[in-house]
Amino acid sequence: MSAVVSVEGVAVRLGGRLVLRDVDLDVARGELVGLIGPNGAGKTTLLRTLLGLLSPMRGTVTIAGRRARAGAIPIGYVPQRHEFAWEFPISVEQVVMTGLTGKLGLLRRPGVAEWRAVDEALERVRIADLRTRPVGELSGGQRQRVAVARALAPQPAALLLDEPFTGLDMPTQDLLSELFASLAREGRAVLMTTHDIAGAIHGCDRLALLDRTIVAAGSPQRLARDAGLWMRTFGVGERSPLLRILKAAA
Ligand SMILES: Nc1ncnc2c1ncn2[C@@H]1O[C@H](COP(=O)(O)OP(=O)(O)OP(=O)(O)O)[C@@H](O)[C@H]1O
Repeated sequence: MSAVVSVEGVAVRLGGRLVLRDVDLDVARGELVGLIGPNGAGKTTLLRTLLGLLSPMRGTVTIAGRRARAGAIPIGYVPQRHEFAWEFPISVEQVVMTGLTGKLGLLRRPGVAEWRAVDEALERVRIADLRTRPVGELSGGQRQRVAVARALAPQPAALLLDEPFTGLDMPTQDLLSELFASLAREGRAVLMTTHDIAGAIHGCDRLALLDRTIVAAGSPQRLARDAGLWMRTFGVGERSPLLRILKAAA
């Protein structure tokens, strides 16, 4: 399998602290990988490094064979919900179009091909009927669908999702997790952070456990059999509900 996302020996320092060290991680074409770890483990920092928004002090990050650099390679990114400026007075379709601005250049007007890409992205998250609504009027779940459509519009080879299910109702979670699995099957490399461990074990092809470095990676079922690994990584005891989740999945 060819790696679309490749991280080798990466260390990242923020505010004078070493937040990530010796991180190695590959995500291949066709793979949906869950990035799991406790609060503060460095998951968002790793995604921001993949996007080229943070520079590693050591190691290399390549996306589709090229060095990660902000804006250089189309890479779909769905940030945590609060990071979006939802109060901006523009419509759903205009927000999704901003996902193509990098490809388009700031000065060119969108053409037929771009509007078709926006249509397709809106259809995939089933909100074509909301296209002319101001984003500020949407519910949390509808906004998350807009964020996913925006990331999909440029048809990126890699998709990075930061806690995409937080605050969503079950039908929306189901729709999006089905969508992420089919995007992987179509040949994209998908990397998703989540605190929904049961969902990740069920839905991901592979899991990577992060706690400032990758402490384990492999098939969800294999990792679920090692309860000690999860207890150490999350700092929980034998009575934690986490162990019941692992037992059910192993
Ligand atoms: N700009 C910054 N300056 C200094 N430290 C930072 C900065 N951003 C993040 N950190 C620190 O880096 C560590 C990793 O943060 P990060 O947000 O990557 O964790 P996370 O695994 O995504 O956490 P969560 O599950 O809570 O979202 C934390 O200790 C955090 O305080």
